[in-house]
Amino acid sequence: MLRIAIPNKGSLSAPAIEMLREAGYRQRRTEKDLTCTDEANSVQFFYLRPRDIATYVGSGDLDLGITGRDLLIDSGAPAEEILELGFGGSVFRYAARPGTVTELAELADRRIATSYPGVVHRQLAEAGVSAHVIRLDGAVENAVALGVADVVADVVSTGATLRQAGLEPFGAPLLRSEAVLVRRSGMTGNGAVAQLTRRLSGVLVARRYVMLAYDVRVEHLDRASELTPGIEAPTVSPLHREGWVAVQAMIARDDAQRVMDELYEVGARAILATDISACRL
Ligand SMILES: Nc1ncnc2c1ncn2[C@@H]1O[C@H](COP(=O)(O)OP(=O)(O)OP(=O)(O)O)[C@@H](O)[C@H]1O
Ligand SMILES: O=P(O)(O)OC[C@H]1O[C@H](OP(=O)(O)OP(=O)(O)O)[C@H](O)[C@@H]1O
Ligand SMILES: [Mg+2]
Repeated sequence: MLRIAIPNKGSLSAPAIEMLREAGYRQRRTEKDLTCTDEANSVQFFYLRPRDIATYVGSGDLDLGITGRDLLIDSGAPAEEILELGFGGSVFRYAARPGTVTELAELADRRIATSYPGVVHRQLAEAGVSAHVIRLDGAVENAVALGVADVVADVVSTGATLRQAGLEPFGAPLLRSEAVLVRRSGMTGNGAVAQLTRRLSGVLVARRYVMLAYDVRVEHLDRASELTPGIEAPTVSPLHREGWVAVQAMIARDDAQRVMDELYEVGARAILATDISACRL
């Protein structure tokens, strides 16, 4: 039975559970449940602190995990990403009071407060800078006002927390993170892992694409197909009307309205976009 670590709390927990449900897996009934066994799919889920997930997977005690790229890097555990999951996006940045520290070169000998010391040590080592890293559990933005640090290094999503603390980000982001599926480094995939990965990829495709269908006159088919090339090629079927064909192709959801407008201009009619509920490409 495949054993998989899922975030039990925090930003990644609800979207991870929702994605697994969409992929057809049974999930815990209450937020207090520590494990959930899906007998039909031969998978057991363990609900763990997101920060600990790479450790369990890196040690080989669990086969797979869902965590943030930043948490994976911070852990230093021997685990690797196998799939980006498209939620839990954030950037990781340095910030300080305006006019105090404004570029990475000025970090030398500064006190940096962070909940991600592994990420910060790695960046400092790459830059060849020596600074004092102070590990805090959370609310690190307060550390500057309280005199504990000169700089913070933290997850930034909307930037509202930094603004509220009177801090400004500086320098390039240390990394861009999102939720990822991880396995132990170098572990060769087996059938069960491949099946779960295919199911999750299927959810991503179903979320990112819609199925477009339309009718078009044969002489306009080439121009219409350029707008809807599909994954391999569009499916073209004869219509029971001389000179017309029916076309089907997947297109990016974000682009659907523009493509439908342009298809109409090209002469396509009965243009329908439908949600994809599941798929295997
Ligand atoms: N606004 C956000 N705040 C914190 N983490 C976020 C945010 N958006 C995405 N994330 C990602 O979520 C993961 C951190 O999750 P974690 O559960 O440890 O912290 P959290 O969501 O802040 O929860 P808590 O602080 O309540 O424990 C990281 O991968 C981080 O990049
Ligand atoms: O850019 P924003 O949209 O403001 O989001 C980023 C903030 O959210 C998180 O804090 P959280 O509320 O999880 O508190 P914590 O620091 O105690 O983890 C994170 O640590 C930042 O402080
Ligand atoms: Mg937090």
